[in-house]
Amino acid sequence: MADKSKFIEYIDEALEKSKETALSHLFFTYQGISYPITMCTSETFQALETFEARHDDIVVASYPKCGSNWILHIVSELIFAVSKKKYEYPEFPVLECGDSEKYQRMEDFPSPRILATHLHYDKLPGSIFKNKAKILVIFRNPKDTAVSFFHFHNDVPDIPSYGSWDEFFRQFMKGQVSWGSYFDFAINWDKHLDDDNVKFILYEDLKEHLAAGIKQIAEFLGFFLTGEQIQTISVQSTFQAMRAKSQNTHGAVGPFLFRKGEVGDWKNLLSQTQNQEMDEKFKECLAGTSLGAKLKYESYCQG
Ligand SMILES: Nc1ncnc2c1ncn2[C@@H]1O[C@H](COP(=O)(O)OS(=O)(=O)O)[C@@H](OP(=O)(O)O)[C@H]1O
Repeated sequence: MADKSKFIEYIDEALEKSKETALSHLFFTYQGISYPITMCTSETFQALETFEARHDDIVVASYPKCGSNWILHIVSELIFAVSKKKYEYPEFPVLECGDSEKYQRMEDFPSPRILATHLHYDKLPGSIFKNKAKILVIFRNPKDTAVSFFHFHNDVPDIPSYGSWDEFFRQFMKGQVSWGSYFDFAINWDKHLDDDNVKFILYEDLKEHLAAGIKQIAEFLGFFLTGEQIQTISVQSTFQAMRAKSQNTHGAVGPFLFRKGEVGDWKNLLSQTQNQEMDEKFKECLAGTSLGAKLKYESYCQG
């Protein structure tokens, strides 16, 4: 294989740090939210306050395990289709991860820059809004998100494991996992999904209508592609296609990250009591909200 990409280099370093980290020491809290010490530091969070977004930055915002790597791939393929230049990540794309000098280095990166983030809406750097960067926000139903999150911890050999699914579920429901509570993340975004420069994407819809979803993303970003180009990207963006290349794109963690890519895997893991607890929490946090409707909870999380 050619030189390791910056992307893989960063993942490998984080995995190396994880090896020496027990689950009980994995998290630190910054402004009320838990983050993994293997990926985030308070120095980087402080430096992030000076980050200057550009008007043509493309931001992919999501809670962990909702499909951000999928959208990153689609966006980079769209850029390739319109520019004929392969998009190379000059850094690990998650904005809040890495050393505190990365924002200075990023000043020299060519446009458009693709930035991923799992930060809650109210923790995003203000320059993203001030400079009107385009934001793709992807949501996935909370049950499958929790299941994916658990497997990632417990399947990747170097990442600290939970004692059991039940233990993970308890922590997930309390929001004491990396990047905090799914439900706080969702509540924070609820009022902003129809803002200018924001495009909401539902994982489950994209899974069902991939080509149509890619076309919508292209239109939102102002890229004009032929139907044939959209079709080509769609073939390259299926779960199977991405999993087949995952070791090249993401290194050793690839096959664990691209695990199953299905809707409804929660049915294999959540007990009846856990289902009820999640349904109650959903009602309490999101019933009657715009995001609550957009998530189509009855279709994807019940029955
Ligand atoms: N092309 C495609 N189609 C369908 N599903 C896909 C695709 N690419 C990634 N995925 C699934 O997304 C889950 C990982 O989410 P993220 O990329 O957001 O993970 S991370 O938070 O950045 O670690 C993870 O979900 P699970 O398989 O359920 O664990 C991935 O398999």
